[in-house]
Amino acid sequence: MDISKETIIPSDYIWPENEQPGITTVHDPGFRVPVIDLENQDEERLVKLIAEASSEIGLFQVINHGIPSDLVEKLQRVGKEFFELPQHEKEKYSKLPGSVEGYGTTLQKEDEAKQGLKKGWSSHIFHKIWPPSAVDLTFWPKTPSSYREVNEEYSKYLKIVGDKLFKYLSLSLGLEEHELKKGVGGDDIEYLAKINYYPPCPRPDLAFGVPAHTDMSAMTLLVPNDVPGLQISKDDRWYNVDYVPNAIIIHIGDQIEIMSNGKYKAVLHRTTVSKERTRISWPVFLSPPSEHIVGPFSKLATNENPAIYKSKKFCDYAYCKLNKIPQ
Ligand SMILES: O=C(O)CCC(=O)C(=O)O
Ligand SMILES: [Fe+2]
Repeated sequence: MDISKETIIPSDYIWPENEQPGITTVHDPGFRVPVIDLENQDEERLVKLIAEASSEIGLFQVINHGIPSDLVEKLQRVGKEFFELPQHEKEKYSKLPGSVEGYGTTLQKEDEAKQGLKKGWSSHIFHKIWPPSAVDLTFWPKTPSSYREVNEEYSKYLKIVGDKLFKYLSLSLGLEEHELKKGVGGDDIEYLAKINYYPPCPRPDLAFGVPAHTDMSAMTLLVPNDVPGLQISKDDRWYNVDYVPNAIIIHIGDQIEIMSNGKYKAVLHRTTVSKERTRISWPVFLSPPSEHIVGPFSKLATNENPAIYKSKKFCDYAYCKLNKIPQ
């Protein structure tokens, strides 16, 4: 049974008052996350703006990133069409136990809540899109039929944006331009695509799409549809992130926080849902390959500023994070 068709919200989706978005969101019209033009300014200024955004907030939007807007529209169309398929069609791609890739939802009755844990109001699918050796097409929707072609095309463009951002972030940390990408895994960096599908919710003041978290990636590149819902935490307050047409939202994730030895902060974020409209987002998580060891750069962990994070394999980091074991 599909909970999202109900008019009353079940208690598993109602968060405690001290977390509810209706109570904890700050409505500050003056708050804006930085919007950075990747094309029309000199590199020195670009690097400075990225350094500020990454150290102060851990999130920024980029425009003039080089991905054609009609390609982004196609990506959005094929993703939306997949989620509008009947439930049993989507379940053909269901995650297998222990796997990251595949379809999942919290919006079916059969999905019982874990003891005392609240649920998000969303469905999702994950599949890797890069490098080609990591791609397993069994998790890519076959309907609509253009899904694969559009996602392959998008991956090529996104890879170029990813490389550019690694270069500017590297320079902004005072490293050589290739160092950050190399530290995350070079050409083996994995691009894991996700689609979040948040149907209308009868009580958006009480529920979350995705509850508060930081991404365990190095960074995340996300396109949303035009329904706002992303919120970030800054100085213990929650703010809405504006929808900026044609922008890509960049999140600094845990691995860059670690490599920068805390100079850059993984952004704490969450999503709200809408009473009338379906929100959809397309994040891609750029992460080290699982056996790759990540730790603070030696240049950024000095005698005056010692390393505050351990070095460990990405798979061990992920295991601890998912099982809530201290790092
Ligand atoms: O939907 C969004 O804007 C953010 C989703 C998100 O944070 C995630 O999937 O990790
Ligand atoms: Fe996230």
